[in-house]
Amino acid sequence: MQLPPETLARLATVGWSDAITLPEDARAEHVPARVIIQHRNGYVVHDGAQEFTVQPAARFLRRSLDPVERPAVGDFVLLKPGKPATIEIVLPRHATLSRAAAGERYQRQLIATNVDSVLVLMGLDGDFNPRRLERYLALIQSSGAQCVVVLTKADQHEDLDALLEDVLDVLPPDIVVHAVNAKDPASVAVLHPYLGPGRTAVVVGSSGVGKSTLTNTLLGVERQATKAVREHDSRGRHTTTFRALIALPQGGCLIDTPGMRELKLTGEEDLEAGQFADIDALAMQCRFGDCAHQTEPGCAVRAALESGELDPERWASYQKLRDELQAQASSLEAQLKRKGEAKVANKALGKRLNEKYGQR
Ligand SMILES: Nc1nc2c(ncn2[C@@H]2O[C@H](COP(=O)(O)OP(=O)(O)OP(=O)(O)O)[C@@H](O)[C@H]2O)c(=O)[nH]1
Ligand SMILES: [Zn+2]
Repeated sequence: MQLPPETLARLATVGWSDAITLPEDARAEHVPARVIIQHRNGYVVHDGAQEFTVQPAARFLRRSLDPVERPAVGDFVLLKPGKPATIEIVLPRHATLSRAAAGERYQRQLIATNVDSVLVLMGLDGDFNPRRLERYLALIQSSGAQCVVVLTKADQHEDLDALLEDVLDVLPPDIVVHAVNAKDPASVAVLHPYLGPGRTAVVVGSSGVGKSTLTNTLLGVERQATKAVREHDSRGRHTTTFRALIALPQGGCLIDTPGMRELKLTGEEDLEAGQFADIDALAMQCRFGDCAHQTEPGCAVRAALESGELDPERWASYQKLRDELQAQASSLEAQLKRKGEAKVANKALGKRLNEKYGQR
């Protein structure tokens, strides 16, 4: 079975490409679409013209089924029409981003599928952290997606060439690195090759690194349009409004989900999700997303220590464990440190906070 050209053109705006093949059991009545949101008991798909809610076929709900075989964000699926329509077939994936599920050590959790490139954003400011970069790389390298390192805030860095050279030195040779000013359309044009028709990219990186700014510059719209709403979700940390799939003027699309943005590997995140979830919950209430719980104003951890809500011994053992994990520093970080790049990583927190919150 073949899809009509107009259907293919429509689907290209949600990332459909030649890499997607229809299985033999595809029928003419099937409606092809892409999964853009996964809910607890349903999915939202986009067919290139509109988005709508669908349900998975019963076989996807069987408990014996490996969760990896269930439809996931990014999947191209064939729907059986109905009210609501039903996902009958998940088309073969050409890339699979997954991570260890929090708490359950040996479970894999799908983050997204059929992603062509992962733009890993890291700021050339206080955000610069080679260790985090290495963890992102580890996660992406087994996925089938291309990893593209995007160093943002290049306009704010004086010694760019030296820094770039050192970054390139420690990265595997197949990793592309671009330094950009996320606010400048001419500067981010170097990323267009990853964003053409039929291509899907995701943008990951820590809060404040410039994900929204880059997205808006690519879209050619004012920051206002997506940033007007400062959403305080329960974690009180994220300022980005939820949009799952963004069709870009370059022809391709961005998948942008909270789960994607928070792409995390193992390490202290697991620690926080598990036995120290209470401490993590406290830290989420700190005024600043990257609070070090030392002298920052509005620190919920220190407040809890002072009020007795948090046991100082528990806090101490958490810190000890966290430090141990951090001590397993990657060779990448060690190498960069030797080159004196630690200076960049340790740049005054104050500067970062100013950049992030000063103008708001
Ligand atoms: N000078 C300069 N500023 C930038 C650049 N990229 C981002 N910024 C600024 O950094 C701040 C944070 O950028 P955002 O785009 O909101 O960061 P984000 O990654 O979307 O943050 P979250 O929504 O919290 O995840 C804003 O004030 C931007 O204007 C850059 O390349 N150069
Ligand atoms: Zn704090």
